[in-house]
Amino acid sequence: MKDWLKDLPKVELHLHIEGSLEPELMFALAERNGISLPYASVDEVRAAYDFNDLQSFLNLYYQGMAVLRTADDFHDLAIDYFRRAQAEGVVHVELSFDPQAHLSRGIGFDVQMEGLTRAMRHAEREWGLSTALIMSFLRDQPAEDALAVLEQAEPYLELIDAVGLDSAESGNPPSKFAEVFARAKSLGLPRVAHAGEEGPASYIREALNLLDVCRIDHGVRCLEDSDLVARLRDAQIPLTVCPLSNVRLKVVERIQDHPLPTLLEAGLKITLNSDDPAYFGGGVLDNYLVCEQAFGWDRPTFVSLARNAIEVAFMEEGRRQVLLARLDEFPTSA
Ligand SMILES: Nc1ncnc2[nH]cnc12
Ligand SMILES: [Zn+2]
Repeated sequence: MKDWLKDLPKVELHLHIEGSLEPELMFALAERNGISLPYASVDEVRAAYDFNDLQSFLNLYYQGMAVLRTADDFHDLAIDYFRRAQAEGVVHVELSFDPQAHLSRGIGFDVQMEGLTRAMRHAEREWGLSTALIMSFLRDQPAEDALAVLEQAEPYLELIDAVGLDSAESGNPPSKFAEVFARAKSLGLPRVAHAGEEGPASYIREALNLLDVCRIDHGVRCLEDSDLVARLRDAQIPLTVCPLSNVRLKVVERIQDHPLPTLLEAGLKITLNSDDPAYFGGGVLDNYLVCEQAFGWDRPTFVSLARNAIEVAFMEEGRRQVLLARLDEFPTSA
């Protein structure tokens, strides 16, 4: 099954590129930029990745990304991830990035965009990996800051496929960003948002009603509101679920307790993703594998999850049809 899952053409819709920073690269970039790290070794970094909740992770996530300073750093970060992703059978990656987390450190928007888009072009050329870029706003920062970033992004809109909303969820409801997302919509940008990861089901409702999002990142807490589940099912709103992340951030205690089987039984449009693979113990393939081990899903179930992701990805229609055809031909008998 492992080889079969590896070969299955998989699409990643929920990936924070800063969360793909492996400790080895963190050390290499720290050295390149003359930055000293609060860790003596790669093993010490990994040992620190023991989280109680989303905030305890975010503290290390923002600390770790301080090694990213130049366009080459952003490029190398993304290339490092694309190389691993394509080797585990990922055929399309939608990477989100947090411009405010870099602007606040004095790293220009142009620097971030140059590095990331150069890596995206390289991935397409070198590995035939298609990519899309999601610019995320930090919900624990003022909405005015998000509006200012959106303004700064205007010369780059051709290169940005969607906007998102991430960082500390509790106490930062989607309603705070209604104006920002309305502006993004007026600029023709599709919208996604983290909701119902640590925050309540009502945040998912707000994201749909006030931000007009086409996908919900995480969304696992929708199960606390049966009317919302019915709405998500009827409209087939995709949820980008990240099982390993939910375990590591203690959204669920154990993978066996994860609501994924219930979400599937409810008829929701579910996709499997990695979120922050360097921090949560694995990429897309590992997330598929852990579900296979915990839930014993069969091959057609994994094919339908992979198909969901292709169907709702920000990709050219021609590319979508090619990938759907590949999936249709993919063998499902053992
Ligand atoms: N899982 C997550 N939730 C919210 N914000 C994030 N930023 C990076 N990873 C995140
Ligand atoms: Zn996320």
